[in-house]
Amino acid sequence: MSCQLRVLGCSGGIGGDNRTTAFLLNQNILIDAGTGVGDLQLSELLAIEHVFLTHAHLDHIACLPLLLDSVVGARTSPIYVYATAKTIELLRKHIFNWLIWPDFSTIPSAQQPSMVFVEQELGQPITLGEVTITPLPAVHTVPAVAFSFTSSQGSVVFSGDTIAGPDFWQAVNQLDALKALIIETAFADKEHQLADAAKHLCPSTLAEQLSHWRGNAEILITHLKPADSELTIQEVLALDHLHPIRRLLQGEIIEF
Ligand SMILES: Nc1ncnc2c1ncn2[C@@H]1O[C@@H]2COP(=O)(O)O[C@H]2[C@H]1O
Repeated sequence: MSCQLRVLGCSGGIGGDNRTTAFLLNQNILIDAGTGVGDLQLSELLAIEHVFLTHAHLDHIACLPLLLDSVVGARTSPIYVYATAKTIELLRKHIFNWLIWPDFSTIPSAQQPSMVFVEQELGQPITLGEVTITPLPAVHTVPAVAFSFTSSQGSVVFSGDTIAGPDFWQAVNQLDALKALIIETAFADKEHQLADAAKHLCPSTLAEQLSHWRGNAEILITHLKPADSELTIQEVLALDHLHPIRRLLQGEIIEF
């Protein structure tokens, strides 16, 4: 059986039609919880049973607290939130702390919570129905992971926010039947310094990083910051690359 990854949001910011990072995997699994989640119908929100997070930055988790509050009365089982121990610690300390938002891991009671955190270690696969989700190494300003999603038909990799690096490519190069590489390029080359400081890619560093990749799947560019998104994608498309490459589109569905 094939799996479907629906792009709810793939922008590095907001404004107009831009939505920040979120993907719906097979109707019941959310990958990151950026503002794209807010476009789902209530019935679609109610179907979400699992949430996998790349990292704790706001553009990737903004809708998680709102999702929990919107479905709490209508669900009879918890939503499972998978992340590394460090990311869970950040969320507990800075979001679900009864100050910014209630602690839904104890609501309505600690015995029957609306949210259950599940620690997932780097490289540890978790299989849910047809799909296996594995966190891969990423390098960002806060603890972060990338993900591979694998079905019987093949895999898709999502870089999350990262400057990539040798560990990331080693993991990606080991995957068989890679169908698509979704990789960020947040900034244009004129913001190279900011990209380095914020541990994001820009077109020239993307080109360097891609030289470590041994695969030939389609490359889908995500997380463009809105102010220079057109310039950034033009710079990416002008790279002398060996792979098919294009911008990831909000609303598209990737089958694998
Ligand atoms: N010095 C900085 N370090 C990290 N992030 C920065 C910095 N200056 C601005 N930012 C922005 O803060 C944003 C936080 O989310 P992002 O990592 O998507 O992208 C980051 C940048 O756009």
